[in-house]
Amino acid sequence: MKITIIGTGYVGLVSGACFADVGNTVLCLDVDSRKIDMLNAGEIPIHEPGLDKLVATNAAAGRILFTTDYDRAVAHADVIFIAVGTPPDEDGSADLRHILSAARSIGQRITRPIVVVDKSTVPVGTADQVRAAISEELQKRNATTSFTVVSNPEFLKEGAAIEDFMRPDRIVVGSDDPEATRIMRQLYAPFSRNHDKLIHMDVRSAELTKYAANAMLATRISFMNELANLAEALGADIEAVRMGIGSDPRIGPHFLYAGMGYGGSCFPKDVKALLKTSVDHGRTLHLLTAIEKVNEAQKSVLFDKITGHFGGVDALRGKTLALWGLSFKPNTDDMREAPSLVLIGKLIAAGCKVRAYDPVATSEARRLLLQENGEEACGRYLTLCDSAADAVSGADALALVTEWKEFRAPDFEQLAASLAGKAIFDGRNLYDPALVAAAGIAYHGIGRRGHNDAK
Ligand SMILES: NC(=O)c1ccc[n+]([C@@H]2O[C@H](COP(=O)([O-])OP(=O)(O)OC[C@H]3O[C@@H](n4cnc5c(N)ncnc54)[C@H](O)[C@@H]3O)[C@@H](O)[C@H]2O)c1
Ligand SMILES: O=c1ccn([C@@H]2O[C@H](COP(=O)(O)OP(=O)(O)O[C@H]3O[C@H](CO)[C@@H](O)[C@H](O)[C@H]3O)[C@@H](O)[C@H]2O)c(=O)[nH]1
Repeated sequence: MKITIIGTGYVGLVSGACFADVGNTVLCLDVDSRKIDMLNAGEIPIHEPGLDKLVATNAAAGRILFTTDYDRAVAHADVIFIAVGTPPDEDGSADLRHILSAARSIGQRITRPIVVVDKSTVPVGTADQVRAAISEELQKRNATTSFTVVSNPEFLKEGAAIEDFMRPDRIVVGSDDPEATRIMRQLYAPFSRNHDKLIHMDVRSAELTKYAANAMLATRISFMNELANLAEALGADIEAVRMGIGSDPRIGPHFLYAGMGYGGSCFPKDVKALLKTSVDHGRTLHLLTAIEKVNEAQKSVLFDKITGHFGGVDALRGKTLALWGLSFKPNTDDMREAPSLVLIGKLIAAGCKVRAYDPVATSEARRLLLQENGEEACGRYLTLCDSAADAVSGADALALVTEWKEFRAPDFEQLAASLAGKAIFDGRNLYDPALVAAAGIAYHGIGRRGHNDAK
């Protein structure tokens, strides 16, 4: 099939590459010419494991192409996916500017029947707005071309995006048109071979399903974070509790990790957007208010532990903290809503020097940290290091912020020798407190028992 994907970000590029890999001819369009130039030069603008190879193979076979030219992109396809960003507006609602602009661009150009598929995460009712925007453009040029708007929300996770797309748990298709549904089934058949993964429903339910999934996952995380803080006060260990409850199949072991609060480009904005929708419809989802509040507070928990250890915020002045991990989660360079930004901002404001290392997110982190904290403060307090070992050298303590694989099993004896101050603040509960303590390092986890065990 001939497919056009509008928006070549994390979702658009991964979807495009995966659709191409099963034999479709995919044209990816973006308004960001820098991205398209990079892709045409064989470079991948984002870090996503396996994506470089997948794009290169399919580009070499002529199955994936890149353009900024809307005329070419709309003429190319029978099916057009919209995968542009839907960032939060000031009031928390999803900003539909990019979606509606893409819809108008389609409406200005279609000359034959097509299916327009909304893959971006959008509030219920957006498909109606997309339909109206396209119709308006058609009317302006007295055209009567038929088209259908389908909702097909995406559930991939960054860092595992290709695997998630190639072997999805489910494929949600919201469509009120049998022919469009048939085309969607055909398109997704290669990803749904052994079991039918496609769940067909009406458009509004599909739009809501995406927010419901992210809100449910965010709920689990905030629940565990709040419970972790209670466990700590009670002398219990949240890791033991996690295993104890996760083995109940009704609860399940996934997405139960306490940490520094959820970040990323999806949960924070989608929880906000669903909350706003509920308020607008007079059905406030009170749970979501609490989930968001807990998450905001959780982003400061590690900073509070650090100040507690050193004897107050003032005691941080002149200290040096090593920080491992900057991206909001491992295996991505995405820094959107990364908890590291909050922690570093607070440390810098307290006059604490930060030596940070991340395997891939350093340059995006530098850009955002400069933007948020200013050149002067960053110049004085922030060093972005080339290795994990470099970051800890001579530091007064180490904070583990993102659980990249390379941080999983450090040599704690060596770490103790490198660190001037013997303390680890484990924002992901990655380490065994007993192992850390055995090396003479004080351990501070999230809701862990056995912290502060060092001599
Ligand atoms: N990132 C994820 O893991 C993920 C997963 C599932 C769903 N989603 C949803 O998918 C959507 C896209 O997310 P993303 O992370 O890929 O975003 P992104 O910011 O990485 O990419 C969006 C791209 O759209 C382009 N764009 C904006 N306006 C455009 C226009 N009018 N025409 C053409 N291109 C345009 C931007 O230049 C950008 O390259 C969002 O709604 C998001 O909530 C994201
Ligand atoms: O037990 C857990 C699991 C995750 N997190 C945090 O939650 C955030 C989100 O993690 P994850 O869901 O793995 O990453 P995303 O790439 O943001 O993926 C989410 O958001 C996407 C965009 O909507 C959806 O498509 C995915 O299904 C959904 O998992 C990160 O900050 C994680 O550190 C925890 O704190 N504890």
